[in-house]
Amino acid sequence: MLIEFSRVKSFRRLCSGILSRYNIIKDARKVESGSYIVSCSPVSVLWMRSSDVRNVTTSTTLSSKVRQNPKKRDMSEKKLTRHFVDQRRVKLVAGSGGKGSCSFHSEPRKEWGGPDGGNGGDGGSIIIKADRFVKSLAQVVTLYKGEDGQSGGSKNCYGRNGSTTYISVPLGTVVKEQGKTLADLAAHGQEFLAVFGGAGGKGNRFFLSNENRAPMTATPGTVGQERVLHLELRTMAHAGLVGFPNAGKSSLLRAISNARPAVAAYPFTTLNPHVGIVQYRDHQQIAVADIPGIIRGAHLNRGLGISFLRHIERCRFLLFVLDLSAPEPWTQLQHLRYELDQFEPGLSKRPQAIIANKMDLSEAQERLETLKSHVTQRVIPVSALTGQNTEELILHLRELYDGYLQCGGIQDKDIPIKS
Ligand SMILES: Nc1nc2c(ncn2[C@@H]2O[C@H](COP(=O)(O)OP(=O)(O)OP(=O)(O)O)[C@@H](O)[C@H]2O)c(=O)[nH]1
Ligand SMILES: [Mg+2]
Repeated sequence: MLIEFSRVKSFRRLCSGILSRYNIIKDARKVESGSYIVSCSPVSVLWMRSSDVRNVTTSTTLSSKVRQNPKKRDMSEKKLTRHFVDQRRVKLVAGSGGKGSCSFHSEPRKEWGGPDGGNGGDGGSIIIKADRFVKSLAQVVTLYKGEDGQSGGSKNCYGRNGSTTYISVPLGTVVKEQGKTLADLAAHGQEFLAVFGGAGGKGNRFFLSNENRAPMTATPGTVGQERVLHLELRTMAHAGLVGFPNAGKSSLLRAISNARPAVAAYPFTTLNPHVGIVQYRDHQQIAVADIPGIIRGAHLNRGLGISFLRHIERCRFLLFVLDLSAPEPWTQLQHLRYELDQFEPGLSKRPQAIIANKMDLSEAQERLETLKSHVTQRVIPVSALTGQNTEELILHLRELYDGYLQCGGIQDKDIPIKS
């Protein structure tokens, strides 16, 4: 009997165990990505733990889901929200310039050596810089204060300039001020000089002239620029789970990714978007966002309103999650598309997949056939609760992603931003 082990660790545990000691394992062959194909007697299968054996290993996340510690408590919605921040309002105050100095040179036999007060240093500016290693705006704080320039000194000493403060943000961050877009940081290392530091003051040496050989004037530095900016991630995730409340979006994200959004049997359990990463054997990662439920009239700000339609706008492809425990699931699809198009015409035309969830329920099979006759696109039946057929969804997600890459995709810049 041939069995594939998805994880090397499972295989090692098996080899060191009783099965290898009694020669129950006959042969082991290593295949790509560190998996092993083992031939052994059918009896030995009974000895193995079910979590060790998987026939298809598209994603490591599924096996990790099975292995998760049941005693570990889920994080609250509030705590989960802190992990992914996709917009921030920041106040930036650049450093002020240092004061110019007023002093006169004096030494033995040279009592009137003239003015020697140095200039103050310039205040530090604040620059917003795109960094590909930063994944969310969670580490961006609400207030940044630039370093002040140092004051000038006697003996023509100039004050030191305040150093520049850098704020690292993820690629695709849009900088806005009062709804107006100022910058779109799409490439690694791209910078936006947000606020200028104040100029340093002049020392009295600067004012020396033929008319005035002993100037007493020294100016203070100017204050740094101050601004309130809004940072927003243009793209939130590759795929967005779109559906009515209770359709099972959060359950589905838990089933296919490493994310752990809260799941409950009442509507509007999810109040903020969560992003999970679906991992593939070739180390490709696809980000999937669980977006709070949409209801009819969402484009008129009903339910959780427009802000969540905006999150959908920032996903490159859409996964419509339909609840097959409801009598006519195809009407959900029509309503969802209507809401999306009302918010932004053409939004529902993005590359998409239709997911028929809750297939473990008895009435779902019949409804699935009717649903298929109502829609032209491919319908993927799954059960987020039991994990049934989630592998087809994971593979289809990859197809969507590869298609997106091949045709150049919707470039980040093509996704319109609403102010
Ligand atoms: N039988 C069955 N129940 C499911 C399935 N998926 C989800 N549920 C249940 O449906 C209820 C709602 O699931 P959630 O994942 O919280 O739904 P949601 O779409 O995230 O809901 P909101 O966050 O309110 O928008 C929970 O009681 C789940 O246990 C499924 O495949 N089968
Ligand atoms: Mg939810």
